[in-house]
Amino acid sequence: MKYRILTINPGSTSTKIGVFDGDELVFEETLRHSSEEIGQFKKIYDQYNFRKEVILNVLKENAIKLESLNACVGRGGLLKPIAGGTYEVNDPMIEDLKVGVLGQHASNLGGIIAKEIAKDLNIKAYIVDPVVVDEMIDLARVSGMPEYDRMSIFHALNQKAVARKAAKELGKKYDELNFVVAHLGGGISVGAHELGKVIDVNNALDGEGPFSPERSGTVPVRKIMKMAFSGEYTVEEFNKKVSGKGGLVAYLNTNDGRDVKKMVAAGNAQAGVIYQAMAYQVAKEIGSMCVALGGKVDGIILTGGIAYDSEFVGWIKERAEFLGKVFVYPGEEELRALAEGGLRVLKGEEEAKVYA
Ligand SMILES: Nc1ncnc2c1ncn2[C@@H]1O[C@H](COP(=O)(O)OP(=O)(O)OP(=O)(O)O)[C@@H](O)[C@H]1O
Ligand SMILES: CCCC(=O)O
Repeated sequence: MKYRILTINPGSTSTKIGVFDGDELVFEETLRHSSEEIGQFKKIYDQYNFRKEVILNVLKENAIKLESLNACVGRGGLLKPIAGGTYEVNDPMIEDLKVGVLGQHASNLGGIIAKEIAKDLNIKAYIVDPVVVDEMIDLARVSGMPEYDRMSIFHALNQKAVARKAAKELGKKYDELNFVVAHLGGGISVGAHELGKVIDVNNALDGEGPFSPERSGTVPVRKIMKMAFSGEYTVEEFNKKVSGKGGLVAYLNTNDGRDVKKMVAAGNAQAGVIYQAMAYQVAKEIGSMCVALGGKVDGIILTGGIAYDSEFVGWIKERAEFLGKVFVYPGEEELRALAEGGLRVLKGEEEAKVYA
């Protein structure tokens, strides 16, 4: 039997959906959301109706019948830290995604929307390799302040999918090789993959690592403390400065790399500096993760939407190529990775894990 699976991937700047018949992608759509469109919502959960409706509309417009689905698989979410794998969406998970037990992230909506669509159809909903997959070594957890350990929050699903792809290109298995993977999306995470485990990674969501289209990345703490206590901002506003309205949005009022390129082409020198600085910070983070791997690096992988920009990729390569062979996989493999995770469970090759 060929199982039909709806995959849902809410990212910070887009909602991507795919329909798979078995492992064959039969429909795909990327719905882009501008920072104004997204910015009107206070919390991620407030976007639930908006994102669900755009998904249902696009399926209807393309004559994809909901009744033909066997499962819904969503990208999730800021749950409690868990091992990688496929999880059935259950009530405790929905609760944690709704309240944002670890915070607000677009992918929190993946599990919620998948469950909502699946519920009415009496089919199962799953999530695969959520952003909280945690395989960090103890050394990497130490933050410098005993009150808070560093956390593993990153584009786990895509990072692992593209690392598997590069391993295949090299004729080996993912868990036989070491990679540094830089996911260049609305958020940017750079992970050190050692023999199939992500032993260190910048927590892209909470202000670590390079700045990105929507994230501030690492910022000077003392100066920021002053700002936080100034009374000028609510907690929500301040959170948005770190994640949502940081990075390119803060500097240039857009979360779209292509807009930035247009600004530069129109003679905006400041836009050029900011965009190049983002590449510079990514290259530095790659260097840092190569060190985490002790210099034993089989490949450096650049992926995510911004990897479509060959100029941006070129700036990173100029600085980081000496560290290892660079693989460029623009966009992401997330929809396929979601479908494959769902399929493994539907076919009985793997048991769905239970989130408690
Ligand atoms: N050709 C291009 N040139 C420059 N930037 C691009 C290009 N194509 C896409 N982008 C940028 O890539 C970013 C989106 O990447 P992606 O689709 O991987 O992110 P997302 O899924 O919305 O969020 P995230 O990956 O953080 O979950 C946006 O900033 C978009 O403008
Ligand atoms: C995927 C978690 C990191 C981010 O969105 O920036």
